[in-house]
Amino acid sequence: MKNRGGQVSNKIQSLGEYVGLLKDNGLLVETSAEGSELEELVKYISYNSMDVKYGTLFICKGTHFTVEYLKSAVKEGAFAYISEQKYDLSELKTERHIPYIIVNDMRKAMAYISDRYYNQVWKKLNLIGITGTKGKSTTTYFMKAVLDDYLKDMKKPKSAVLSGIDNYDGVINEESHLTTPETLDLHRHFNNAVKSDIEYLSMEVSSQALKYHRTLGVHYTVGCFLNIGEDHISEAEHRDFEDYFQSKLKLFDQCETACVNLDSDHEERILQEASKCKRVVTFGLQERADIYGYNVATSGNSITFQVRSDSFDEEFRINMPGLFNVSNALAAIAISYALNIPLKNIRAGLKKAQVSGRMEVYTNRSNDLYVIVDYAHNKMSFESLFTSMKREFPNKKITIVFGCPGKKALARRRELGDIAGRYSDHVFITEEDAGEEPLMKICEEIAKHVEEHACKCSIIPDRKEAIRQAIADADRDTVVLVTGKGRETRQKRGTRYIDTPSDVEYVQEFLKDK
Ligand SMILES: CC(=O)N[C@H]1[C@@H](OP(=O)(O)OP(=O)(O)OC[C@H]2O[C@@H](n3ccc(=O)[nH]c3=O)[C@H](O)[C@@H]2O)O[C@H](CO)[C@@H](O)[C@@H]1O[C@H](C)C(=O)N[C@@H](C)C(=O)N[C@H](CCC(=O)O)C(=O)O
Ligand SMILES: Nc1ncnc2c1ncn2[C@@H]1O[C@H](COP(=O)(O)OP(=O)(O)OP(=O)(O)O)[C@@H](O)[C@H]1O
Repeated sequence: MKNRGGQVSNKIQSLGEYVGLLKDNGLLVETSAEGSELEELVKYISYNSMDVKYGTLFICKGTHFTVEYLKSAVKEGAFAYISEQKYDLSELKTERHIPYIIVNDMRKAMAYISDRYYNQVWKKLNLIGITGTKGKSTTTYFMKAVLDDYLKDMKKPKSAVLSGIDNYDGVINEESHLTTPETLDLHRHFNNAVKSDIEYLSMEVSSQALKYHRTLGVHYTVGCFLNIGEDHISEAEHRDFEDYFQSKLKLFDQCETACVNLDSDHEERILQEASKCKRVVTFGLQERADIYGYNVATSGNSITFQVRSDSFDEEFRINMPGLFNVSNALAAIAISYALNIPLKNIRAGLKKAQVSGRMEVYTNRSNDLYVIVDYAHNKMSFESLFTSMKREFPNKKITIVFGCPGKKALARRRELGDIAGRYSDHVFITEEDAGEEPLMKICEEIAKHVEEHACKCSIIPDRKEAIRQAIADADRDTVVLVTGKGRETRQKRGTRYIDTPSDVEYVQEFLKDK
């Protein structure tokens, strides 16, 4: 097991070293840098003109990039730039020539550059990479809870986490806005973690990150594949399911041990790809799994289940509803088993684990009205959430509040409308990151599919008002689900993100009146 910690020194490299690195990896097209320019030291690297200092090597990338960003970066101290094309900087009238490095694939180039800039500091960490259509955040936080229980016993710093909920690396503790950070940020997090003597880092690896090489070159001690279902298919994401699936399978090119869920769709193909790894640990509710879960039982908001492996046969408990969370817990047990984490820490960690904005249960003062704030927002999670609710609350009616995002995963409007209509008694359709599409148009598209079922359907565009009404209308025989945003505190309107209270805050406010 890795046990590194200690000081990290960013070795300062010359521009020539980066040119050589790009050339060696077949990415260099041409460069204007020559002679002493190649010896200039790269003191900082940035792809954001608002984050530039003297001696910065500036990266020009992105669909929204404009030459104005580069000009601004040069004014702030950037001394050279990397790009897929040359830019005309003549109007800047700089005293010195600004060398360019032209590459044929900026996204791959960024991964190599970031890796070199931070001296492959990730090698000092035990990295856990988790991918899948659903359950990435939950499993990542289950892992954090297990690792932190173990590290507490060892009197060592808590583990780091990079997730769609938060990023924590020992230095930075922030709400995150991407599932997997952009390349330079990713390596900066690794660097901060090592500087903070952190030994373990669990992170979500999105299909977008894999497709666009955000994690290229990084090697995971354990990589985990949770499941695969149709999602993220749109112009801005993946062109089809195959592209989405293949992107996710890339994880196995970069891990030592693979943990694979035998209950996933396409499990044979996943296993076949996983066989490239040195070791494969399987998990699932099937006896042939290395980590085999059975005897699942619910009691209140807790779930207990038995797990058998070649070295133990033990009962585990999670204190979160949602039967699908057993699969996430089995994933965490499989990863912990691969990492040789003691059983007592796995059990204790899972018992304590809570995941922000996922299956958070709130009740009124008299404890007879349940409102669950959850993050379900695609077909797989809606199906698992409703089937689980029907089993966990067999005699209750279901009210749900949700919406769909603009210009993303367009099939969700039909799929979620249909599933919600099928299982609910009342559906409230509302705002959920409509972005650049008209909100009412999205709501009406969802409503069309809800109304195919015998279910009440209300469109209330204001999310706060939709949650208020759903709770106000609910009687004691109803469970209210508020899904899709968890504890997020912003809404995408147009191209901007507007700060808002979270669903949890709304729910707590309106439950006071019940
Ligand atoms: C707006 C947009 O579509 N951005 C996507 C795009 O980023 P990009 O490299 O083209 O950059 P950009 O956003 O166009 O920005 C242009 C550049 O100008 C710079 N800039 C900007 C303003 C300024 O004043 N100065 C300046 O220098 C910015 O720093 C940036 O470098 O290409 C990237 C390829 O990796 C995408 O990740 C990224 O997705 C945005 C951020 C996004 O929200 N993507 C979603 C779909 C995503 O990645 N989601 C996954 C989870 C989904 C899953 O499970 O697959 C995730 O990992 O979060
Ligand atoms: N293993 C699972 N199978 C099916 N649904 C799940 C599973 N785990 C969680 N869910 C549902 O999906 C929602 C999101 O869970 P989580 O945030 O853990 O997944 P994620 O993969 O990180 O999602 P996203 O990519 O949207 O951030 C949960 O709130 C729950 O409704």
